[in-house]
This record gives sequence, C-alpha cells and structure tokens, in this order.
Amino acid sequence: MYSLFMKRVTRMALATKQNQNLIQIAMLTTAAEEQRTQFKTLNITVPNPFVYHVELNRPKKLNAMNNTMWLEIGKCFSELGNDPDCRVIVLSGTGKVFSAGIDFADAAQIGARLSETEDVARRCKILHDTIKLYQDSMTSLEKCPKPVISAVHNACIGGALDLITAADIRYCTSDAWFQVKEVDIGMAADVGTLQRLPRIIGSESLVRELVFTARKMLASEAKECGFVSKVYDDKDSMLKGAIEMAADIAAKSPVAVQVTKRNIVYSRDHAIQEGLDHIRFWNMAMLQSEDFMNATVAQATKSPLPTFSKL
Ligand SMILES: CC/C=C\C=C\CC(=O)SCCNC(=O)CCNC(=O)[C@H](O)C(C)(C)COP(=O)(O)OP(=O)(O)OC[C@H]1O[C@@H](n2cnc3c(N)ncnc32)[C@H](O)[C@@H]1OP(=O)(O)O
Repeated sequence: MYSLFMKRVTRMALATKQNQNLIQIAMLTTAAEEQRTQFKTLNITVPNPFVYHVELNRPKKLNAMNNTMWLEIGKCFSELGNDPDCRVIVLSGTGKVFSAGIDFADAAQIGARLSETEDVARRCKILHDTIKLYQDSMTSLEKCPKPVISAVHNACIGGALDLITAADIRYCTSDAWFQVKEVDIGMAADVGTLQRLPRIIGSESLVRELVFTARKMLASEAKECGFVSKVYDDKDSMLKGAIEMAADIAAKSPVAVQVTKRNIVYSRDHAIQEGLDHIRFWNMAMLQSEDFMNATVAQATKSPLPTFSKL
C-alpha cells in the first residue's frame, strides 16, 4: 500500500516537473518572441532552455551590416547580458552567407552627411560618433557576461570579422572564408579586428599578412591557425554542434561561467598579477554562493550536476 502511494507521488512529482519544464520553455519562447519583434535585423529564438540563438537577418543583402543592425547588435547583447533566462548565445547568419560586412548603402549615407557639413570639426564629430557606436556594438559581445559562440558559414567579411573576433568561441563550415577587407576599400579596420585578431591567433606575421593584403582565409587555414576551433561539413551540423555546446555550458553554474568570462576578458588585457588580484576579489564573494557548495558536493559524491537557479 505504502509503495503504491509512493509510486503515485513520484509519478505526480515527475508530471509536475515535466509541466514545469514545459512552462519554462513556453515562458522563454514568449520572452524570445518579444525580443524577436523588437529587432528588424536580428532573429532571436530559444532552441534550448537558457540557450539563445541570435541570427543576423538581412538575407537579401547578405546580412550586410546597416546602421540599424549595428545599433541592434549592441542593444541585443546588452539586454541578453542582463537577462537571467539567457546563459549562452549562439550567433549565426540567415541565408547564403554569414555577413558581407558593412552595408555600402549606409556607408554612402554617412558620406552624404559629411559632404553636407562644411566645418572639419563637425565632420570629425560625425565620424567619431559613428565609429564609437559601431565599436561599442562589437564590444557588446565581449561585455556580455554570457559566452557567445559564433557559427559562420560561407562569407565573413570586414565588419563581420570584427564582430566574431569579439565572440568567445568560433565555429565554421568547410565552405567558410574570412576576409579583413578594409584595406581594399581604402580604410584601416577600426571596430575591433586590429585589436583582437592578434590576441586570438598566435602568429603576428599571419595577422599582418591578412590585414595588409585583404586576402581570403579559408576554413582549413582558419582552423590551422586557431581562429576557429571546429570546422563542420555544413551549416545544419554546425548549428547542431553549437547549440549542443551551448546547452552543455548552460547546464553549468551561471555564477561559475559568467565570472569565468569576466575574468578571462579582464586577464587578456592586464598583467598576470592584476588578473590574479581581480579574480581574488570576485571569488571572495562568489565562493560563498550556493552554486559552489552544490556543485562541489555533487562532484565529491559523484552525483549528477545539480540544477542552478537563475542569475
Ligand atoms: C566605421 C566603419 C565600420 C566598419 C567598417 C567595416 C568595413 C567592411 O565591412 S569592409 C567589407 C565590405 N564588404 C565587401 O566588400 C563585400 C561586398 N560584397 C561582395 O563582395 C559580394 O556580395 C559577395 C559577398 C562576394 C557575394 O557575392 P554574390 O554571391 O555574387 O552576391 P551579390 O550579388 O554581390 O550580392 C547579393 C545582394 O547583396 C547585396 N550586398 C552584398 N554585399 C553588400 C554590402 N556590403 N552592402 C550592401 N549590400 C550588399 C548586393 O548588392 C546584392 O543586392 P541586390 O539588391 O540583389 O543587388
């Protein structure tokens, strides 16, 4: 009699748990729906609990980055950075290519504004503010404490390469190619590539070759030099792999993952002792978190990974 009662209670508890999971996915989908409608150039979905998929979404223009897209990337990553329902972000592009870089039509509009402005100081202000806005847009990926996995297929040119240098993890398809195209349009790259690329690929010589010549780097070379960590046969398998990796990270303590990201970014830009000081101050607080206690007990007792509350 008692065991029958327990079986019923267990079944009810499981059903409640399943319902809770369904409710959670439904709530996340609604939140993503709200975000999706908010953006004109980005498509946002939630393929797994806590995993957000952001797609550059101007396929007819090969996801060229117009002013709206620069603005929306910054807004999107800063909002997801603060959203407790989001723990990891996969970034990809819809349509034929990942992105053809800056939108020429929008760049021409900036040119038109400049030509209407007579004074050099005012013209400089227009350019300064535009470059700053675009820089901040790219840096929003790095400032977002949630890991960003970029998944590139086919072309990734100019501004698009600036974008993925600010991501945490880079995957691509075997047909992907990368091009620091700026010198070919008569400018020095100014929104992140020159600063981040040398820190991603070990060879300064290769970086300089790529930025001075604007030659294409194919997927095989990108893998060989460590720019991407995985190459997939096609886009479907890449997105599946990226989302699986994201789900794996999302199951871990958000405290551990986010403090890790903040500190790896900080340590890249500081001396070793400064990095050590930084993490010491973070962890004198974070090691008191329930996540640390629960995860340590689970590891020590060979129990499954606990579930962690939202952060
Ligand atoms: C403050 C400054 C901050 C940042 C600066 C960044 C600098 C850069 O990003 S430099 C890189 C600029 N981009 C390029 O040079 C790439 C230009 N595009 C191409 O070379 C080709 O389109 C391609 C990627 C090789 C693909 O070729 P193909 O398959 O033949 O397609 P297309 O017919 O050329 O293009 C289809 C469609 O997309 C439009 N388009 C492509 N690229 C852009 C772009 N960068 N800006 C605006 N529109 C673009 C193209 O015009 C076509 O549109 P239609 O309406 O069908 O004509």
